[in-house]
This record gives sequence, structure tokens and C-alpha cells, in this order.
Amino acid sequence: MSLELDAPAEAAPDVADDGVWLACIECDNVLAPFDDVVYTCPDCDSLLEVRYADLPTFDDFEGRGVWRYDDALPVEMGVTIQEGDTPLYSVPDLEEETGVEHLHVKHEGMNPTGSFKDRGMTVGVQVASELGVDRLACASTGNTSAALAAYGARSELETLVLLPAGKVAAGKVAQASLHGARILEVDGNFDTCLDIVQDLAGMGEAYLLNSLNPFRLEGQKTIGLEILEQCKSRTGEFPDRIVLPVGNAGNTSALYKAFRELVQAGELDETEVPKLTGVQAEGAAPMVEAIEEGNDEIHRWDDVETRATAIRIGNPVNAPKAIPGIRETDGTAVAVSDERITDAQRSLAEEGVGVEPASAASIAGLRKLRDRGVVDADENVVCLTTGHLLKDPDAAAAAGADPEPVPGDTEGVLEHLD
Ligand SMILES: Cc1ncc(COP(=O)(O)O)c(C=O)c1O
Ligand SMILES: N[C@@H](CCOP(=O)(O)O)C(=O)O
Repeated sequence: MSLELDAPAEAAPDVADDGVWLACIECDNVLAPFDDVVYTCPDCDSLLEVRYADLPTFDDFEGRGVWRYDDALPVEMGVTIQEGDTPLYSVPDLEEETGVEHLHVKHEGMNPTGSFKDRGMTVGVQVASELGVDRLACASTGNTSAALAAYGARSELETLVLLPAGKVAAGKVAQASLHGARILEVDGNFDTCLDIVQDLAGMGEAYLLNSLNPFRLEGQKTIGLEILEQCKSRTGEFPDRIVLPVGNAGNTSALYKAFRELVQAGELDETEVPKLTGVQAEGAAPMVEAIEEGNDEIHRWDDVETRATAIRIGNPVNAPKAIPGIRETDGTAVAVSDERITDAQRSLAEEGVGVEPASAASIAGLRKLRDRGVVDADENVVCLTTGHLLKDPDAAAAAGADPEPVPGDTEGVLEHLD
């Protein structure tokens, strides 16, 4: 395996602010991080990433949660509601069934708003506040909007969220609504919503907090850092593989960046980098298509459909960061049916781990890759579950057993139980 370590730590250019700058992932452009509002390269329109003059070691990390990793982040402290520090669960039944030597589930649904998005928002909304913007905005399949609404409320900034009409789970709309976001229901899918938000951001109407925002992705790196630390203390080793659901491909990109920086800092050997293994729903699988066909770019899917509405995405905007992440770590990508996703959601629930459908895709993907012989029995695997069961109560109720009506007296209940 060869990791493309294209200089996350190089001599700081003149534009750097306190050792932090933005760099284009395609051309040589470097930009001052906090002077202007910028999301993509002004020269070639490619994605940007945050770079640092100094990279931390594991010994530098202190405290708990996302801000334990402040030395790996572009700002010292964020707008916080205590995000991160999520549990790494053992799942003995699934471990036995899949025949994987060590299997753990990293449950990001245990974040304050019930998904991993909080890790990105604590950083991204802080940067927005420091830039002095008036209005925050995102397109969302639900979780980004719930997180942005909460962090927007916390920072007392106006928040606008664009959702695909009729395609967002009830819990997520309720969160965005109660936290005070202005909700626009768009006649189109998530990708259309993101096109519009990008236009609005380009016109200066709002500050974009989707994962195109390079600062937000820095917060999501902490998922990878936490997994490595937790896994090492639990099993004595770093994981061989991390299996994760893929939508807009922000997490895949963020984890890859976290690992590249650790390699660069001399904290992780190239051979120790976990294989990033992405899972998509069959009805929305442009990343899987690109990986399987050996393409460097994805082809946008205009018609997407899946019960896992969080990953109902046909144009993963972070593909240029995520495709190398999967390839360079020797990972892979796989598509799973909605039926397999629901089965996996039930299996996790049977072990006490309540997740929304998109999250269960990681377990469904692992099962499929074990069946295909891609994942070995002696691997140490972490499956990422990205959102809480209560996010999508309708999907949970449909996957679970129906309540049984009984009379309102003990005798009647006992008779029914017999
Ligand atoms: C619950 C859930 N899981 C997975 C994803 C996919 O994550 P990413 O967009 O980082 O690939 C999302 C959103 O995209 C999500 O809300
Ligand atoms: N699942 C996401 C889709 C948007 O992804 P983002 O990471 O680019 O904000 C959501 O919850 O909206």
C-alpha cells in the first residue's frame, strides 16, 4: 500500500494564520484560512483542505470529546454542546455470526443531536462565528440540518436548511424545527438542494455548512482519532478496517485525512492505516460504481431511492477526496439492498444498539464482504453507525414488531400472554 502524503505538513506559506492554511487538493493554490469566505479553489474550483505547519502526536491529546483533539483542529475551541467521546460497543453475537475475530461498533448516534454531524458543526460553526457571517445554511437529508439548527441556535446565528420534500425522517425535521431553523422543503432530491445552497453561498446569501466546507470536515477527523485510541486500549491494536456508510463521502474523506496526518507525524505506520470500506444503498451507489469501475470521478445518479434516506445521495461532492482514501488504504466499496439494511438494523437492535437505517448499512456491508471473502476472519473491524434509531421512528417501527392490543385489566393481559 502506498499512501499519498501530499504534504499535509509543509513549511507554512505566507498566507498561513498561526500555522493553518487552506490548500487546493488539485492545484498548488494556497489560501489564508480566515480572511475570506471560500469553499472551493478560486482558480480551479476543486475541493480545499486545511493544512497545518505542526501535526500533533497521540501524547498531545488531552481531555474528552472532539476538543481533546484541538491540536489537530484549525481553531482552539468551538461552539460546543459536548460532542464526541461516543461509545465503542462490543457486539458478541454479530462477531460470532460474521466470524470476524474482533468486531466493534462505533456509535456516532450517541452525539448530542444523534449523529456524527455534531463533530463537524462544533468546528464549522465556530469558524462561521469568527468570520462574522450573518446566516448559516445547508442542504440536508436530515442529520446535517438537525445539527446545524442546534449549533446555529447555540451560536445565536440565523439558520436556513433546505430539505428534499417528503424524503426526510420525522425525528430530523422535528429537531431542525424546534432548534429554530428556517426549513425550506424543496421539490427535488438532496443533490438539487445542495446545488441551490451552493448558489446561495456563492451569492453571499449564506455561509455553507455542508461537508464541502473544509473546516467542518476537520471536526469529523476526530471520529478516526477516537476509534484508533479506543481500539488500541480495547484490543491492543489499531483496527485493520473501518466499514462506514457513504452518502456525500465526508466521513471517508475526513478519516483518510486523519490517518494521513498521523502517518506524516510518525504516529502511525503506513501498514497500520485501517482499510476504509464504504457502503452505499443499491439505489444510491455512485461511489461504489466508481470504485468497481476504476474511475477517478463519480457519475452523478439523477434518480436515487433507498429506505436509508440519510444516504439517498446521487452526487457525493467529496468523491475527489474519498476515492483516493478508499484506494490508498486498500479498502473497497460495496452496495447493499434495503432488505439487508433492515436486517442489519434488527441485528444491531438485538444487541441493544439502536441505529437509523443508513447506519446499519455498515453491518450489512460487512456481511456481504465476508460472504464474498473480501474481509478475512482474523481482521480487527470497526463498523461505524452514524445516526440514532430515534432519528427515523417510522423505519424503526416498520422494522420492529407491532404492538399487541390488550384489554385494560390484569386478567385480560394474563389471558393474552398465555
Ligand atoms: C446517518 C448518516 N449516515 C451516513 C451518512 C453519510 O455520511 P457521508 O456523507 O459523510 O458519507 C449520512 C449523511 O450523509 C448520515 O446522515
Ligand atoms: N446525510 C447528510 C447529507 C449531507 O451531507 P453533508 O455531510 O455534506 O452535510 C445529511 O444529514 O444531510
